[in-house]
Amino acid sequence: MAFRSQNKPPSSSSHNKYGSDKISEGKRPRIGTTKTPLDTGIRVRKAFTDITGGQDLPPMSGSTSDCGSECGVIEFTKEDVEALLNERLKIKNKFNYKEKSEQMADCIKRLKQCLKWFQQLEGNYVIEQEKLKTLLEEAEKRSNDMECLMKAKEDDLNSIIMELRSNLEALEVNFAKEERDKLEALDSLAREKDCRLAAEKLQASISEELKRVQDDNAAGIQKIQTLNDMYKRLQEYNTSLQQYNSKLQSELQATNETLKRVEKEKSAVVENLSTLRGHYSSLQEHLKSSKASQDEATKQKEALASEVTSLRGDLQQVRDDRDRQLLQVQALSSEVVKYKECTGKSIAELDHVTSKTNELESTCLSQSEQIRRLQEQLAFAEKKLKLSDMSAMETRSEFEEQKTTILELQNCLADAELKIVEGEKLRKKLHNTILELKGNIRVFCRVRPFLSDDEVGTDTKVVSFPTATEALGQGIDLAHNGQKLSFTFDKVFMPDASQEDVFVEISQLVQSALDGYKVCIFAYGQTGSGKTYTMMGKPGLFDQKGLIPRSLEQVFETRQILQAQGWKYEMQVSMLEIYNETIRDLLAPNRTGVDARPENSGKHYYAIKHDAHGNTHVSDLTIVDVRSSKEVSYLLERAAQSRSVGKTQMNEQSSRSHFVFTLRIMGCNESTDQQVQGVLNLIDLAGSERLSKSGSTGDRLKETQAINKSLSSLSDVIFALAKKEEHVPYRNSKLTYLLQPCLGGDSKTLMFVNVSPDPSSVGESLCSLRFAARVNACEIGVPRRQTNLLRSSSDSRLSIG
Ligand SMILES: Nc1ncnc2c1ncn2[C@@H]1O[C@H](COP(=O)(O)OP(=O)(O)OP(=O)(O)O)[C@@H](O)[C@H]1O
Repeated sequence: MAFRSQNKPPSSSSHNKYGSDKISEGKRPRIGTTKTPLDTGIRVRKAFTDITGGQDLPPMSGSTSDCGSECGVIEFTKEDVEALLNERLKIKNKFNYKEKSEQMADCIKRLKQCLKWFQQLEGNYVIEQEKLKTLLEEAEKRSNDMECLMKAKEDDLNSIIMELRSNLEALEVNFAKEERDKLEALDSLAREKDCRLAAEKLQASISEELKRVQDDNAAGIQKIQTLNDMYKRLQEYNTSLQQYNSKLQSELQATNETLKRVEKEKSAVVENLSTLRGHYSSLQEHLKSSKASQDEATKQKEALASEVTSLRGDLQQVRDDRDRQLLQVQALSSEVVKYKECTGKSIAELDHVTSKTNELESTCLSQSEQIRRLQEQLAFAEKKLKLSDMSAMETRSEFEEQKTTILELQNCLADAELKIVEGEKLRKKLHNTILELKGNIRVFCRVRPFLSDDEVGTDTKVVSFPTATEALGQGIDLAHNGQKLSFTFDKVFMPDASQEDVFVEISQLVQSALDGYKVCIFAYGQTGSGKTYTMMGKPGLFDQKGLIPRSLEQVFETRQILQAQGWKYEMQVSMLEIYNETIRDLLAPNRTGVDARPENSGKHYYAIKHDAHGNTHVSDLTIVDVRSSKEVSYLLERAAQSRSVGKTQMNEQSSRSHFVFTLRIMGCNESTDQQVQGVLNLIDLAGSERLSKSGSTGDRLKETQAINKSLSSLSDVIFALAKKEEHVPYRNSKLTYLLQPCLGGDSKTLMFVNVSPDPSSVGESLCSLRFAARVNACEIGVPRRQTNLLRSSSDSRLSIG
């Protein structure tokens, strides 16, 4: 029993999770290498303990042998066995054989016991070995099974791994996508963060604004309360105003009706006039043909008369010849008589004389015959002359008749034209009234004719004029990129419009300056489109004078007429140019030529200031008192010499600056004690041009940039006014700041948009027309007449608007 427990193979096997026995490495029996306790030298104390009932026995004591036969198996340790084998007999007396044999018997007994134990142990080991062998076989079998199982499992696992790998790849793709999405999400998150920050800022500013608005609101509520009281009072006032307004409306309606009526009358008169014109032209043609036939008759008469005179001369000559020959005949006859009497003469001589006499007689006869023929001819010619005289008389009487008819017709025509002019005047007046009520800047468009430098011959006409009655004289069509763009303005002048035609349209406006209005006329357009031609005209050519000289002539003529009604006027002129954002005084005394520029002296600053009355002052600007248009013409010539002009690719003589002419009119009527203050601003703007087109470089480029900047400031101002923005950027350029009262104030403003018909300028023309259309839609307020008292002369001398 003790042995079994000693050698029992360690029950180290346990069931693993696959159901097979798993033997731990440390506990597995070492088959074939199993060492006995003797091999290992381990003292198997337990065996002795079991045998001795828990008490340690002394090593190899004699009691071992006693118990050997009784107890069966005694276990030995290696030391026991070694001690047993090395044991020496302890004999005190080597001849004591008894003791010796006893000791030897004892030793043998123990040796036997030991041997027996070994044998038993060996048997046990063999059994154990057998057992272990079967166990090993089982384990090997199990291991093979396990191996198969493992292989199947491995295959399974491989397929699972493959599947997992493909899953992994898909997952990796997904992952990359997710990664990208994540990055995008991070980006958008960052953006959102920025937005959020901006929104927070905005919110903060809005909150501030809100606070301010709330404060304003509180103040407003208070104001409302006070205004409510005022409102009640105003309502009463409003009712009265409404009544007045309805009266005005009905007046306006009546005026509109009158306008319509006048328009109708005008069209009737125009129709009448055209028929009269037709009649007149047919009569003119008739008259022309009559005149031609009369001229023919007169010529014939004259030819006949000259023929008669020459015939008479011939006749006279023939008569003289005849007389002379008769005298000769007479003399010869008397000579013949004398010869007959003188018998001493030879007969031959006599014959000669006779033959000569005969000859002369025959000549006389032929001449008589010629005279007779000539007399007949003369009679015939005289008859013819009489006849042509009679026909000339007839033609003259007919001509006289036609002359009276023409005179009558001309009177009729004059009447009709007078009616038209009056109708036109009325129409203009009404139109003016309507415009004043509308408060718009008026826009006239002028298209210049083709010039020799233009791209003529390219058959494509880019500018055309609609012929429909409603757009007649007011519409312009521009062909651009295959599209027809239509624009309508207050007036459109075609290329054949003369300077006089244009002036007629603005003369009313010029008149307004004398009536005490601020008037501003400016010309806008691309370079070379005819701005200077429109404003100044061509120097030295009477019929090509521009608006400025014509306006001045009208102002001074009207001043003369108004003198009879008690009006006395004082006029002052100033002229300046804005060149590269710098003001230049064109009438400065030291300016004799282009180079004598005051800014070179560095003394003048020409600061622009506006006073509370909307008058503009330019410090240091030369103001000249003028009494006649001739004086002004002289000043204009002086200014023209000082103006900055240059040559560009677009124009030989291009204005490189904005030219501002100002005529200040101060009038007072002694009989009525009325005083008026008007201003006439006539402005020739520098031409708008694209840098690429102008071909500018160096200083010219700088000029072009300055021009474009100020013109774009002008459009910014116009657009801000059109949109009724709170802030109008007048101060962005000298030009807009100078024109502030004209653009946004109470003046009558007219803009000319000059357009070139050249197909290569179509882009520029479109820009100009679009700008003009915006200007046309722009409300600047209602013009006011300045009838207040004149300020001190020194003050007014500085005012330009
Ligand atoms: N209506 C017209 N009839 C005849 N000739 C004209 C007319 N308009 C312009 N011209 C001619 O066209 C040319 C250019 O005109 P102008 O100098 O007036 O242009 P501009 O717009 O003032 O140019 P810039 O802005 O460069 O000064 C000139 O030779 C001028 O005589």
